[in-house]
Amino acid sequence: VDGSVLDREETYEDATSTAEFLLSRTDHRPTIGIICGSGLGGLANVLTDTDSFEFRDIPNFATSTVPGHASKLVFGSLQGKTVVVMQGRVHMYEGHTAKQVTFPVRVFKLLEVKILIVTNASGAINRTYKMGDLMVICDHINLVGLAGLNPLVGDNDSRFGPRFPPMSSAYDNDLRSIGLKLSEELGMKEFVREGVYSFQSGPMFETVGECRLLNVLGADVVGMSTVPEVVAARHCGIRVFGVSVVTNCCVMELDSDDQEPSHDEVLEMGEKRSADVQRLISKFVGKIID
Ligand SMILES: O=P(O)(O)O[C@H]1O[C@H](CO)[C@@H](O)[C@H]1O
Ligand code: HPA
Repeated sequence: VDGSVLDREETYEDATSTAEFLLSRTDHRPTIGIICGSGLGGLANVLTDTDSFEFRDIPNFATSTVPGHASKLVFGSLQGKTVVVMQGRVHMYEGHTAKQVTFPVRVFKLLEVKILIVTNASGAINRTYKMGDLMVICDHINLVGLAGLNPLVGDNDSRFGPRFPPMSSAYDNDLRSIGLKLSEELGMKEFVREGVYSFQSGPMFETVGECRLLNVLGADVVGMSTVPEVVAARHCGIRVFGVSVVTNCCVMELDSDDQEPSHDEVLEMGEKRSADVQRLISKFVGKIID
């Protein structure tokens, strides 16, 4: 990572110039943005009529160093809608600031994106959840953000949004209802849940004590992404729909024989469920009024 990129704050003007760069190189005018989580980038491959950009070739964009995150921005058509897909994301544990991680969302705003679909891989805290479940996200617990590391800290640029944005309905109720209904129509009822995503910075997976704490706090799953993106999206008035793939079950007992989590396992399960996520998101995109 280029240190000079880390040291500066991304401004409204930076986002404007990045949006102008993209708009001058594609004829697509997306109203829906999609961010693909670990092992879930295959969604970008089902778009048609695509224009694709490497993150490293986009001004002010950071590049992901994490396996399973291709670092491409793909414009194209999906179910008759114009979309822009981040095939892979950047994370704070890679050394990026919260503002850097959420910069693409602000660029989406300037592209006039109205709805953001976030996907991710997560570990189950809820003991009734199973590996391979999909969870429609209804709320989040932003431990990192509550501790002061979030993209809205610093000067507020009111062209993006208000100083004190509400987060009590961060995950749009109507979009969740549509997503859950479609998952039933697709025969996914058995393994689709609705629950709370908790965000920790990573890159280490959680201790047993931390998993138990998250359980007491009301978390259903835990991951290392998504929440800063959602905070930035809600700040600038973009509606959010989120789906998490439960790639592993968190270890809740000390000295147990339960398998320890690993990124290989996360990628393997992400890729296994990738087709289902693609089916759900594609149908969802076709259905929603953007
Ligand atoms: O949240 P996404 O990017 O899907 O990835 C999840 O998987 C990685 C850990 O295996 C972490 O980056 C975690 O956040
Ligand atoms: N913890 C945190 N992040 C994750 C996990 C996990 O168990 N699985 C996938 N991403």
